[in-house]
Amino acid sequence: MSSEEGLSSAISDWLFSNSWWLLLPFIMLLVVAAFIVAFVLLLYMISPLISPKPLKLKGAHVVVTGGSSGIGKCIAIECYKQGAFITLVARDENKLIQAKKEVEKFAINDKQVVLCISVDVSKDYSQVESVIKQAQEKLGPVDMLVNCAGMSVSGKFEEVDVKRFQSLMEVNYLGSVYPTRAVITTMKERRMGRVVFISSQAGQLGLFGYTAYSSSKFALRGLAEALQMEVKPYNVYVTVAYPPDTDTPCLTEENKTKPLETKLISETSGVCQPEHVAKVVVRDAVQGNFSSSIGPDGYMLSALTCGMSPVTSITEGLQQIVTMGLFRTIALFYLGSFDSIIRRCMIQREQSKASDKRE
Ligand SMILES: NC(=O)C1=CN([C@@H]2O[C@H](COP(=O)(O)OP(=O)(O)OC[C@H]3O[C@@H](n4cnc5c(N)ncnc54)[C@H](OP(=O)(O)O)[C@@H]3O)[C@@H](O)[C@H]2O)C=CC1
Ligand SMILES: CCCCCCCCCCCCCCCC(=O)[C@@H](N)CO
Repeated sequence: MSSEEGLSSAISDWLFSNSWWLLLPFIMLLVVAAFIVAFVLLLYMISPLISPKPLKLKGAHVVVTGGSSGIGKCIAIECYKQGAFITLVARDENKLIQAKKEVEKFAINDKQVVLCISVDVSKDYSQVESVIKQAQEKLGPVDMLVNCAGMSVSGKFEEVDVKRFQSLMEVNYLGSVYPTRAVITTMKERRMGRVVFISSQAGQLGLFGYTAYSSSKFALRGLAEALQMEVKPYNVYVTVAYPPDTDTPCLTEENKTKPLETKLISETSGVCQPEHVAKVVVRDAVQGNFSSSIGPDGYMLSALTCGMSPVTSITEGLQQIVTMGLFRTIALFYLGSFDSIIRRCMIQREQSKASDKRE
């Protein structure tokens, strides 16, 4: 027997005669625990690096597209109440003038100004760029841009006019790209700024009746994530807001033709007041949070769909880690209930069709 063989048989004797390997699961558990502790410590260490400094709204120039109505108007008012200078952007001049008067009621000092610009944000980039330039000449560089101009179309996929898919993409997606493109260079140069995109809960989950709308709102998330990665080193922060149904002229109009299924599913997370949505969005944008959600369903949806989106606080990251599995479990129940809503609506429709035929 060579000395080599002796050594290996000694090792194998030791391995099999001792029951040290029974400890293996515990050792592995310890290693995993050590990793978790190290990871949490690391996150804590870098947390000051990832929490941006809040933006001061007093004296800041805030541009709100879609600022003449609904959520946009309330966002303008919320910023104005905190001392900002406002540029309202929308198409209809009369609505703009009316909104300007409403916003001005909330002045906190006599220097504040509300400027109105009539332009279609979705058509011609050079036009959008030139009006933003005009606004910057009058009120200074834009500190915060809120992309709120948008519209909704609902209906079953095959019933929505194909042209509507294009127009929704133009208004909701390109209408956010153009103003952002017009302000981002200056923001990067000044090493400060906030860009807000108003998506929707329907931009976090695809919903019956929203094939055209949901996709245009999902697009904003992709844009926001990519842009945030580019501009973070320049101290510019991007926020995507995901409001539920909100009591605005847009919702009233939408409800006239919305499929019953869409209505019933949307009711899950209730109807919000635009003033409340505005408060939450402005707070999150000022803090530089990437996601802005409203209500318990909004909170769960954002944690569940966080994917590879950036975190802006250690608590946000830890909450996502801890809640993900639980929220997915809850989501399965929601999905089950949506399926049953859709099935019930279908059966009801077929029954009423059959009874119509009989008559
Ligand atoms: N209400 C809701 O339930 C929810 C709404 N949202 C989103 O919030 C945003 C605002 O909605 P809401 O306040 O309800 O809608 P409103 O219809 O009340 O307001 C829309 C605003 O956008 C402007 N606008 C529309 N199209 C254009 C355009 N092409 N160029 C410039 N301005 C335009 C409108 O003015 P004008 O027509 O004069 O141009 C108006 O000021 C939308 O993006 C919507 O998708 C998200 C979740 C829920
Ligand atoms: C853990 C999982 C929780 C799941 C909760 C699911 C709740 C779904 C509600 C979807 C509501 C969509 C509202 C769209 C509003 C909108 O954008 C239009 N009104 C625009 O006009």
